[in-house]
Amino acid sequence: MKSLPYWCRGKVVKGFGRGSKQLGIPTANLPESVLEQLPADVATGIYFGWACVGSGDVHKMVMSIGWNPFYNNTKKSMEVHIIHSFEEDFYGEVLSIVILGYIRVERGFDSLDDLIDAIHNDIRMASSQLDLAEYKAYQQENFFRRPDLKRPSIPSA
Ligand SMILES: Cc1cc2nc3c(=O)[nH]c(=O)nc-3n(C[C@H](O)[C@H](O)[C@H](O)COP(=O)(O)O)c2cc1C
Ligand SMILES: Nc1ncnc2c1ncn2[C@@H]1O[C@H](COP(=O)(O)OP(=O)(O)O)[C@@H](O)[C@H]1O
Ligand SMILES: [Mg+2]
Repeated sequence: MKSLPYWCRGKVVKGFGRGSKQLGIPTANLPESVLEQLPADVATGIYFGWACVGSGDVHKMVMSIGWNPFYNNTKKSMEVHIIHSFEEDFYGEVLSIVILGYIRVERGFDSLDDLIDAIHNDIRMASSQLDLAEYKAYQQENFFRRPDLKRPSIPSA
């Protein structure tokens, strides 16, 4: 995918409320306007990268872009699970992310437990990839500290 790394921000919106309740894995959902701006070559599927809420710390993240085939959603969504424990919800806050790598296609599963296992696997994969120097460098990018920037000020190595 030529467009990766891909940088974007948006205010966290409400989804179906399934992430925390059914999966135990909350996902901060981004608005449709952000989804519509994704380059055409960013396929649906599961990705990893870095994320930051407001002007907070930059954390590892995994995300899903697509129709959640397990739930047969009719609307495409873009949802980020930040690999960090937050004390409170942050609906309405600006979420800034950089998408760095592709993990797998979205799938349907036979059971909720199988979906949860797959997501935990994604989290492990994302976490180890992001420790590699080539991906770790992005955590320090100016983009996360400068809300006025649309893209990083210095092209990343
Ligand atoms: C890393 C990751 C992987 C996911 N993989 C799938 C998948 O393979 N199939 C699927 O139907 N949904 C997948 N999802 C999406 C979940 O179904 C979705 O986050 C959940 O339904 C919560 O939706 P909500 O924010 O509307 O409550 C994934 C989510 C994440 C964060
Ligand atoms: N580690 C986290 N990653 C993503 N969202 C989190 C996290 N911890 C708390 N949240 C909060 O949980 C919300 C997402 O929960 P979820 O059950 O997926 O609801 P929704 O369907 O409204 O997206 C986020 O919008 C955010 O406010
Ligand atoms: Mg969600």
